[in-house]
Amino acid sequence: MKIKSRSKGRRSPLKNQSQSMHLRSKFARFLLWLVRCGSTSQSRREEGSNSTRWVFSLKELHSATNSFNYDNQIGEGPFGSVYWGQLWDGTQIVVKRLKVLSNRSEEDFAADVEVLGGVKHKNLLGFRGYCAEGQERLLVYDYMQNLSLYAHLHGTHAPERLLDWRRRMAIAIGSAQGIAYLHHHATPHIIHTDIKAKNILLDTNFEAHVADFGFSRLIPDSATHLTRAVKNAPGYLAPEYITLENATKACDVYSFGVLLLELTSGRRPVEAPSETKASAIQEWAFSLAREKRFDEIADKNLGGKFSESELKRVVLVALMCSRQEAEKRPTMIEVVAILKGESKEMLSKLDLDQLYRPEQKISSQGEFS
Ligand SMILES: Nc1ncnc2c1ncn2[C@@H]1O[C@H](COP(=O)(O)OP(=O)(O)OP(=O)(O)O)[C@@H](O)[C@H]1O
Repeated sequence: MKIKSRSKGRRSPLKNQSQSMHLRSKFARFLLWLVRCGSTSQSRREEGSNSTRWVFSLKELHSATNSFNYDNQIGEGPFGSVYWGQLWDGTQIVVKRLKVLSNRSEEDFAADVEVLGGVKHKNLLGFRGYCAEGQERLLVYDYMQNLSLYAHLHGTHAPERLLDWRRRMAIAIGSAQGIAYLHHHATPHIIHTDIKAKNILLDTNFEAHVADFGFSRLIPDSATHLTRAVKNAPGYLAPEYITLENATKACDVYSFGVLLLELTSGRRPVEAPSETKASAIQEWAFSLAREKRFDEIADKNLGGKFSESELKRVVLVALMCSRQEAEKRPTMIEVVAILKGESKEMLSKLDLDQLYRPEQKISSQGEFS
C-alpha cells in the first residue's frame, strides 16, 4: 500500500518565491478539485448513489472508528493500519491510517489523493475522501461487507462455501473490468502492481471491487515500465518483474492470470509456504489443461457444479495471461472480452494453441517450450 509522488523534488523545502508561487498555484488547483468533487458528489447523490466524497476531519474519523479502537482494526500492514468505522449517518467506511507517509507534506499527499479521487469505476473500490491533519494521513473508502476474495477462498469465510460458479465468473469478469479500466481508461493510466486475492473486495452482492490501486507509481500514457518494485505476494509476480525490478501492464496481466487460476481451483498461487517458484499454480493447471482434464482444475468446494465451457474459457485465458513471455500475454481489454464470451475467435485460437499439444513440455523454470 504505497502512494507515490508523481514529480521529483516536491519534498524540498521552499527556497525562493517562485517555488512558493508554484505551490500556491498547485494548492489552488487542489482546492478547485475539491470543489469539483463536491459537485460530483452532489450529482452522484442525485443519481441515487450512496457514495460521497469529501475532506474528513480527524475528529470525525476518531468518532467513526471509536478513536481507532483496537476492536475496529481489520488489518495491519507495513504502511499502516486499516479500521472499520461508521459515520454519523450510519454509513460504514474503512479508514486506512498511513504511518509511512506521515512525514509527507499535505501538498504531496493532496496531489496523490487527487489522482485516487478521479479514478471511478463500478469494479474499483470506492474512494470517499481523506484527512490530512498534523502528522495524520488517512484515506477513507467504502466498506465491502463480504471482505476479500482471499477470505472466501482461504480465510475465515472459506468453510461457508459462498462462492458458487456463478459468483466466481462474475468476480472474474468484474475484477478484469476494474483492471482494464486502470490500464486503458484512467488518466493517467495506472499499473496496479499488487493484484492478489486480498485486493479483490466483495460487496453485499459479491460484486468484485479492485482495491489498493493508485498506491503504486502512476504511469504517463506513453510509459511502458516502472522503475521500482513494490511489495507483492509470492506467486503473483511476473518473472520479468522479479528480475528487472520494473513493472508494466503485462505484469498485472500475469498476476491476474494467477488470480484467475486461484479463483477457479481454490488453490493458493504457491501451495507450500517454503516453495519459491512463482509459477507453481500455472504449472499444475497447464499440465491438466494440456491433457484436456479441465474439470480437475475446478475447486472441489464447487461440488462439481460449474459450467464446463466457462471453466475451460477461464483456464485458457488464465494460462495465456500467465505466459512467461510478457509480449505473448493479452491486454486486459482482450481478457474481459474472452471472459465474457465476446471473443469466440480468440478463444478458439487459444484452444488450438500449440501450447496445449500433448508433446509440449514445461522447462524447469516453468517456461512452456
Ligand atoms: N474497503 C474494505 N472493506 C472491507 N474490508 C477491507 C477493505 N479494505 C481492506 N479490507 C480488509 O482489511 C484487511 C487489511 O487490508 P490492507 O489493504 O491493509 O492489507 P492487505 O491487503 O491484507 O495487505 P497489503 O498491505 O499487503 O495489501 C484485509 O483483510 C482486507 O481484506
